Amino acid sequence: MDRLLVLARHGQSEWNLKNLFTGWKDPGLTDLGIEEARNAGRRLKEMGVQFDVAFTSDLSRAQRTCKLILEEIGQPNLKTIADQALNERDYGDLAGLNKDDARARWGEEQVHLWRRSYDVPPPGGESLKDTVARVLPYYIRDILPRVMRGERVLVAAHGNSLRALVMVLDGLTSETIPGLELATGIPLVYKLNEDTTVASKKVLEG
Ligand SMILES: O=C(O)[C@@H](CO)OP(=O)(O)O
Repeated sequence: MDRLLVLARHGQSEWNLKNLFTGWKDPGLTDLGIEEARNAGRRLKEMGVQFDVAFTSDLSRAQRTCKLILEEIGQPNLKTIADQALNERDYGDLAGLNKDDARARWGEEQVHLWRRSYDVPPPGGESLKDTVARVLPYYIRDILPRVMRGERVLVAAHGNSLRALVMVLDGLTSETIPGLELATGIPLVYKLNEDTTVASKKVLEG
C-alpha cells in the first residue's frame, strides 16, 4: 500500500512579490504564482499522482494553489478540507511590513531569528514552535489517519506551516530547522512506512 502524502507550498503571492511579511493576511496569487501552482500540478501529473482527498488552509493563496493543482491533474472536484490549523504562521505586528525595512530597523540577526528560529516569536505573533503546536495535532488527528488507511493525500499550505510539518516528518531539531527553506510551488512527495515514519521523500523541482 502506498501511504502517499504530498506537501505543496502555495505559488508566489502578491505580498511575496512585494517582499512583505504576510502571515494570516490574505493576498492572492500573482500570475507567476498561478503558473507555479499549475506547474506543480503538471509535475505531479507526469508522475501519475492522483489523490483521494486534499487539505488546505483558510487562506486564499493556499486554496487557489490547491484548486490549480487539482485542475492540472484532472481532479477539479476532489473533496477538499480547509482548516485554519494549516494557516501560515501568524506574523503578528510584522504583518504588512517590508522585510528589508524590518532588517534596517531591527537588524539582520533579529529579523532572521523571527523568520527562521524555532522558538523566538515575532512581536504579537507565533514562533515556529507555536505553529508546530497547532499544525501537529491537526496532522495527527485529521491527516495522518487517512494516509495510514492508504488514502493519497495532498496538503496545500504555507512556508511555515509546512516547515512545521517537515520538521516533524524529517526529524529536524531546533538547531537544524533554521536551514530549511521551502520554495513556492515545489511539491514534496512523501511515502510513509507502516509506523508513520518517512519511507521516501522526493522534491519535485523544475
Ligand atoms: O511572510 C510570510 O508569511 C512568510 C512566507 O511568505 O515569510 P517568511 O518566509 O519570512 O517566513
